[in-house]
Amino acid sequence: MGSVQASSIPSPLNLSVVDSSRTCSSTSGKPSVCFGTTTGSRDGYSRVVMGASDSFKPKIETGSFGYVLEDVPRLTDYIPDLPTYTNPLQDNPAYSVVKQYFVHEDDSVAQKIVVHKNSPRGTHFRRAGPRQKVYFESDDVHACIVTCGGLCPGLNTVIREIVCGLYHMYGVKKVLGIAGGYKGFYARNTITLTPKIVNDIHKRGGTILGTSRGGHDTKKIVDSIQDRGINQVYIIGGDGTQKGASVIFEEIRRRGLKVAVAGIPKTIDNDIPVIDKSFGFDTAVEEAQRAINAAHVEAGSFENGIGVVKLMGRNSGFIAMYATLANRDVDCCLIPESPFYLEGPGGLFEYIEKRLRENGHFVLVIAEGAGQNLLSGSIQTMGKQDESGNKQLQDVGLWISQKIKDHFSNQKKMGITLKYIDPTYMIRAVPSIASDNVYSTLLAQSAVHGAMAGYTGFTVGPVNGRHAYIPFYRIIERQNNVVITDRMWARLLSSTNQPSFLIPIDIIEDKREEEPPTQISDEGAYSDENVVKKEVSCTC
Ligand SMILES: Nc1ncnc2c1ncn2[C@@H]1O[C@H](COP(=O)(O)OP(=O)(O)OP(=O)(O)O)[C@@H](O)[C@H]1O
Ligand SMILES: O=P(O)(O)OC[C@H]1O[C@](O)(CO)[C@@H](O)[C@@H]1O
Ligand SMILES: [Mg+2]
Repeated sequence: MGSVQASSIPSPLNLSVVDSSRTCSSTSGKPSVCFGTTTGSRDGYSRVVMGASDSFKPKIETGSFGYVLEDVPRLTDYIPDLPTYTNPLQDNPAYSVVKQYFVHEDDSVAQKIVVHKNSPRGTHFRRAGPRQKVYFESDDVHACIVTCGGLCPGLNTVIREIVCGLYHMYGVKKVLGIAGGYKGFYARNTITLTPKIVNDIHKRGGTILGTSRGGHDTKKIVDSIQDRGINQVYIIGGDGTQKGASVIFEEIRRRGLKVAVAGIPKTIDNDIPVIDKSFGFDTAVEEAQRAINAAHVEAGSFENGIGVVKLMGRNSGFIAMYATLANRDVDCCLIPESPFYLEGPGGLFEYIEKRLRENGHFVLVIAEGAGQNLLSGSIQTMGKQDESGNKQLQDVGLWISQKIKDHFSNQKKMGITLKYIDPTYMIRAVPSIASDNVYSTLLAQSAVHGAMAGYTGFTVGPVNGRHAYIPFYRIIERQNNVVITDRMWARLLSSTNQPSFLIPIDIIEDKREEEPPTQISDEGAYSDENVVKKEVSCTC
């Protein structure tokens, strides 16, 4: 062994369990939480029999100075006596030279890094990365990968790096691609994935596996996982997909299967909470520049020229906000989180007219989910949902373009030339840029390390720049939105000089709603009876 054994690393944390569930001793010698009893197996799965009342409980450890660890499940939580194996990475020449390559069992990542002198240490997540001991032998791993929801630049990179990570780091040879999203588990053929097959897929947009919305049938999916003998499931998708992954994990745990479920967050909208940013986001912002530049050129070439660009962002306006901030030629950016109005003092029309008189042209960036309340009832998609149950939006770009034209021709008798550019699908169908490729690679590798180490029921992602394993319930409990009372939105307002469209009373109300939860209210989010608590005292 080239590196220190996990058991010989001195632990700064002295764990004691004060837990309402049974305590089992795990292979690491540390206490762990378990929920059932082991039975023999005929199909190669170790399994435990779960009682109907065995509902999932968040694993929360507390320690000194307000330290809270929101831990992720581990297979040993419900299959106590699983054997461990030495991580094959320690003999891998690429990694064995790296000192401290293995992550310490007690490493965790702080959710909040801006603190005051007397702040509690607050919420932490388990640090991602390779562990010295793994819970799978390379030859026994049978992994599968599925992509669900809308497209996003970098999907193929994540697929590629999961396959290559499993092959090259862990010697795993059996990796299946599930075709066409969740329904592919039970309705479509699978695709054998090897490093050769995925070699250059990161140069292409889309997903080589195909994707879909709807069709999540938990029982059929888990039956298929069980029937195929799959024991690692990598699920790449947005908020809906992670909800689906969470119920798949629950069902797997209920059946007591030795199957690790790892979520990789994918969303062009950046609407997944806790993580710093989703992969593909930077690519989308970059691609959006081309549309905004075109709108600016068009607008600038005509007297009273107006360029309107619609960008993606169903409920979260991050793409529009960052694309605007990056570009600097935008006069106004409208996002779902910031209400606006058209007519009267302080309204959009008044502002457009002012800018046209000053500059002779105007560029508007609008997120697809902005102003939906203003155009409700006017177009046929009213009340419609897609197959996943997402509300179908009306085309705000077309609507606002028409409104602007009507206003200036009917009421102002002012000649304008308006060009509407809709690059929505173009910004997510492109291959990912270099930085997103690197990011996607890290996500994929972190997911592989986590599954091999026996963690399950987690989504991987960077928290303040460090990759962490985040329990599903934290990822799916809310959406990430632009906070319009935060500095970033203020930066945008000062860059465009657009009106805020807010009256003071809105600002006060917004502040109350949008304030990020304090550590205390984070802790208070779960009732005591649902929480598995461990007390951790610092011996250092
Ligand atoms: N609450 C849920 N429970 C189980 N499955 C779900 C749930 N919500 C969505 N899904 C499933 O997850 C998959 C993807 O969901 P959805 O279409 O909402 O996309 P997404 O993952 O949110 O990605 P994006 O919105 O970024 O395109 C679908 O197959 C859908 O059936
Ligand atoms: O591919 P579809 O179903 O048209 O979905 C479009 C939606 O997908 C997203 O790209 C991701 O949720 C949204 O920005 C957009 O509203
Ligand atoms: Mg979604």
